[in-house]
Amino acid sequence: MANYSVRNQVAIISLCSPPVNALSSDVRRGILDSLKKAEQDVKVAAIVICGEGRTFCVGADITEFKSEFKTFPNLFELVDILESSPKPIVAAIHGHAFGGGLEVALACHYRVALSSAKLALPEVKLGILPGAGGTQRLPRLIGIDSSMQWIAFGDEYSAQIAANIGIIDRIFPSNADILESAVQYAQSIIGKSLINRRVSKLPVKDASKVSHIMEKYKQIVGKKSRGAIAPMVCLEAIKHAALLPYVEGMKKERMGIEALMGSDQSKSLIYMFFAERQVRNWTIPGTGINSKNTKPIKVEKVAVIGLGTMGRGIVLSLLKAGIKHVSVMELNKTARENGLLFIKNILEGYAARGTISETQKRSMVDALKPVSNFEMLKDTDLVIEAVFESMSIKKDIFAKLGQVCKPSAVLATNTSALDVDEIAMVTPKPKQVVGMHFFAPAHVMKLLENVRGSKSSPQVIATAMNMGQRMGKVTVLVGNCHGFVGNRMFRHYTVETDFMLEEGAYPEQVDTVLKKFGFAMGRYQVGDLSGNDIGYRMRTKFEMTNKQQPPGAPERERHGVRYCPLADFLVESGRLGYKSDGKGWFRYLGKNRELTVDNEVTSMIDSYRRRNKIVPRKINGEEIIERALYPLINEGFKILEEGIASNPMEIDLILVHGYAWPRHTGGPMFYAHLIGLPKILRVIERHWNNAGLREPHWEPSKMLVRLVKNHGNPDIMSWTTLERETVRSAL
Ligand SMILES: CC/C=C\C=C\CC(=O)SCCNC(=O)CCNC(=O)[C@H](O)C(C)(C)COP(=O)(O)OP(=O)(O)OC[C@H]1O[C@@H](n2cnc3c(N)ncnc32)[C@H](O)[C@@H]1OP(=O)(O)O
Repeated sequence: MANYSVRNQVAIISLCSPPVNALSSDVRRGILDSLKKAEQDVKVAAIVICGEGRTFCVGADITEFKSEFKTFPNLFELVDILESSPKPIVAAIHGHAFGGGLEVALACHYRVALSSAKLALPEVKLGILPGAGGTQRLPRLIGIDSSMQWIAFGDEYSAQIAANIGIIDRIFPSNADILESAVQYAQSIIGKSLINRRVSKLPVKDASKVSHIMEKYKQIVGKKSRGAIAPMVCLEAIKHAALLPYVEGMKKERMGIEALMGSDQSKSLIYMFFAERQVRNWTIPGTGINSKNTKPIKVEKVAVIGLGTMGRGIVLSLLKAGIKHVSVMELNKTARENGLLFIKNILEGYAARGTISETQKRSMVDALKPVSNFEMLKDTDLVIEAVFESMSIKKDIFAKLGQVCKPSAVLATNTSALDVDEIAMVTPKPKQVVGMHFFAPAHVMKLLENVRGSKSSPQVIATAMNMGQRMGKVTVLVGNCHGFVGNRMFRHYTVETDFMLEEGAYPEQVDTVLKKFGFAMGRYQVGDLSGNDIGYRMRTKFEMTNKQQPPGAPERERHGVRYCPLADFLVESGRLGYKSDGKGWFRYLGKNRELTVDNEVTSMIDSYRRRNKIVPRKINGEEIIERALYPLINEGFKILEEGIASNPMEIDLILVHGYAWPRHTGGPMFYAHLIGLPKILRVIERHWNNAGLREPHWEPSKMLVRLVKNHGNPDIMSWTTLERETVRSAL
């Protein structure tokens, strides 16, 4: 709803829909009714629209999208009504003016804001476009170029930036009373002409350059938002603002939003939006323990052990989270010096770019406390071990931590695959131990996979979860198993793509199909970027690599399971990727590391096929997608079945934020939901029937089989509940 009052000739319409004043149908109706009152009241000479509570308005109510077009006034009707008001309207912005919230403000005749306010048209992130005149009004205010930047990427901007480019008319200090300031401002503009204040009537200044600007943004969007439809539709809509009168441009905008709303990409992105919020409410499956009934311990002093790539990033994340005491322990002098220098340089960079102030930078540097022995960690509340991925080294450290740390200290291991329980058992209090799997570089990557050991106490879990959230990370709680969720699933992706190389595909073909699907890079380029030796080391641990096999051992089998040694040959011939002189699956040439196909690799694949009498066949795009992605989905269902993740959203967040799965498909589980479970199961069963025990990743998940058998194609939100009911009724 919206509240209405009048103060000294100024009518105040305040949006009231906690927590973020989304423009639900009630709020839109409330604005319209209040506007009518203000227009009819002769004592009112100006109007202020503001938001109650912590924010102005975050835009349309996403939960009401399905009925958006059905109720009067919908958002695009409301903005035109506001703009045509004969009385001047001032938008008073604090907190956020996002999406429809900013579109309402653009329809007002003046916009004022607190300096702390943030503005954005982030609709593209939900797979739609600003459908309430945003694509037509913004270009008339700030030009085509800036509008394309704002709308096609959906990023947020400070009120000051918005003022610099002409969106905001007056900025007030962040501690000012926004309503009081806006009312005074409204009084100051009473009686002024509205002729130049109706944005839809203004010309587009850089309209003549539209084709050139459009080309520039098409290129950027094509690279940055690969596979996403909405950014291109946004660009088209903005182009129409340059070429058509406002009313015609609005018709084009309307066509754009009608095409996008309800599309699979938009559904996926909205699912992601809610998943990122839902994941804060963690739960331990089957125990009743959850974020609502468990409190974290108070964490003031944190220590990080190890200042390698991971440790450095973790320290930076802690500093950014505002931790005032971060002990860093690195016994190797060179690593310590390099690590501290790296951290300080990054902080300098943040300060130079204005991401943090000089004062913040100084206090972050002051928070760093190099320590030289374990004794010095005795008061620490949380220790994060981030040393080399070796069970024996980690156990050694945890045995020492168990002796010196206070009993309440939370002891976390940063590991991507090692058994958290085995590490915990070397300490006197395994319940204090938890896994915190960061992704490199940890100060940049949004994902944190927290691993609950079988002994981790609820409070310890709550503390790790809370710390992840303080760091601003998408923090997902998972169970303890080899590779946890992400690495466990992703392994199948590499295994199956390599099988396709054996059978007839080439790396460039696989990567092209995966990029078309939306991955920023294909599986082989990613291998080259991160280093093909990483997977090789892992395979060595399980005695799988080519070199470890006795003479005469079958080339295409390990421990009774199908195996493809092509990746081993690559590493054994020194082709580790970017780092080995630009040689990996591909060749990277010149300063820009231009990716090119390397005949040496093609020959290696061809001769391997000949040696093994494999007759290559044509593998099409559909097969590549199914074989690369469906085994991963199958594993996701096994993970749900085992309670390693408590719902599909958690799995999707991990793959999207940690493994660059394209966000606009919603992650592997949501993608499976869009395809339909019966089809997914059919494909998995077909491969399983052809391959049998030699390819265990194709063995259908029992949960997937039960869901399809008992429920056909159930909605993703019901999967875990239906599974629980089925399992319970079978007991
Ligand atoms: C005819 C025209 C048709 C359609 C036109 C559509 C145009 C639009 O306006 S689409 C919506 C555009 N707006 C957005 O995308 C903003 C989404 N929100 C955010 O990005 C963030 O919420 C934020 C504004 C940056 C604020 O962040 P924060 O302070 O961290 O709060 P949150 O935890 O994110 O949100 C609190 C609470 O509010 C719910 N919520 C937020 N935005 C919306 C929304 N637009 N609609 C419905 N609900 C929203 C969010 O889910 C949280 O709910 P919880 O239940 O507390 O988890």
